[in-house]
Amino acid sequence: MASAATPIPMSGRITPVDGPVYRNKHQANAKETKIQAATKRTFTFDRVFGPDATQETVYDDVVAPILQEVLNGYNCTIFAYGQTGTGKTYTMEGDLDDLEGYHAGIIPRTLQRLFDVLESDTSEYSVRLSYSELYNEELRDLLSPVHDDRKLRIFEDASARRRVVIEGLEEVLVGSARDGIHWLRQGSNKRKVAATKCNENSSRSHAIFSVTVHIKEASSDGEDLLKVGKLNLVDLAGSESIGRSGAENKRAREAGMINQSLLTLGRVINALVDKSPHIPYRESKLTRLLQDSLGGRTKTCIIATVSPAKGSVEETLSTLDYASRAKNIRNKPEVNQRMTKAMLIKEYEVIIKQLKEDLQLTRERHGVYLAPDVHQHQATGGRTS
Ligand SMILES: Nc1ncnc2c1ncn2[C@@H]1O[C@H](COP(=O)(O)OP(=O)(O)OP(=O)(O)O)[C@@H](O)[C@H]1O
Repeated sequence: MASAATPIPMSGRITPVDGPVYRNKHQANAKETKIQAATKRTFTFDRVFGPDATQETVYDDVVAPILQEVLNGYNCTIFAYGQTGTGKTYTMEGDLDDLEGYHAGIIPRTLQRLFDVLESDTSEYSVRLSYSELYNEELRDLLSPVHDDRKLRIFEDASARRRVVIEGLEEVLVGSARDGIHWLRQGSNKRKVAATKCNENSSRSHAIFSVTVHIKEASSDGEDLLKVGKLNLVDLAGSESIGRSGAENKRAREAGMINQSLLTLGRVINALVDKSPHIPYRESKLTRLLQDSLGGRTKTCIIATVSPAKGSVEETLSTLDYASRAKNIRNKPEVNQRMTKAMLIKEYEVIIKQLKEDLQLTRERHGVYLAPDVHQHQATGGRTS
């Protein structure tokens, strides 16, 4: 069922910092919907979280309603956007050691709440996770059981909706929030190792953590139906190399630091807001992957993170400008069609066939050795952890 065009809810979060800050200016107002920047420009958001706002408050106000929509069968996306060091990863992940602790971020809280809800219900369900990283326009699987740096290919499926699919992306089946955190940690470690190898840091890469939930429902004619909802949690790269207008910073480009995906994201936002006839989704992998989240059928919300530090004023204004524009995007959320078991099996058959063909091709071309368990996993299209 299609719903009316709805704006993208936008929240601002001000990170606590040490040192000189704009004490009474660059901060949330009493109603907590405005940020007044040092230049006296005021930016209005759906919600603003000041430096003292807790992870729990951010979860309750922004994420809990979105998780409910996932359970209702919608695809939803939450982006964290902002300059390096302003708390994107803190907001998304936070402390992973204590799932219900003070510093636990969106992902651990979401997993915890999701399993609490699913377990208190009598329906059958399954939860699958995927975790990928986009760096320098190359997409890597952070949960792949194969120890290589395989680049993943993105393509559009043959269905009428032309959904964007990542070929061979690992989806692990998880049975609890702790299990989910285990995989998140594993993926995040892989991300860090790769970043060190490239002499880079995580601020240059985008991380996409996705949770897909299938819940069994009985229909009136007795056939089992599956309700499907998906939540994408996106920790974007640091935005400092992108200028206020969304134009790239020349020095950053010369230093090879420019982030094509972030730049295109800005152009896509501008084109959507200006209702341009052409939206340049295809110009970067990030915008291809998240096409449906921007101007599409997904329920999306954005958290823009900023610093109140005096030295960051340019970047802060840039983030606030960017976020104010994105607030004008209209999505048309649509609930996912319920699937029959037969439809789901057919979908998996297609995936297994594709994986077997890939494996065969790889063997013929390179004669790659795969450990028996990995071989078995791939040959059966094993989707379990
Ligand atoms: N609201 C907050 N409360 C406490 N600590 C915070 C908060 N926001 C950020 N921090 C801390 O500030 C530091 C930088 O935050 P974080 O790594 O999340 O930034 P980031 O925006 O993800 O940076 P990058 O783009 O480089 O990945 C971390 O040590 C984090 O724990």
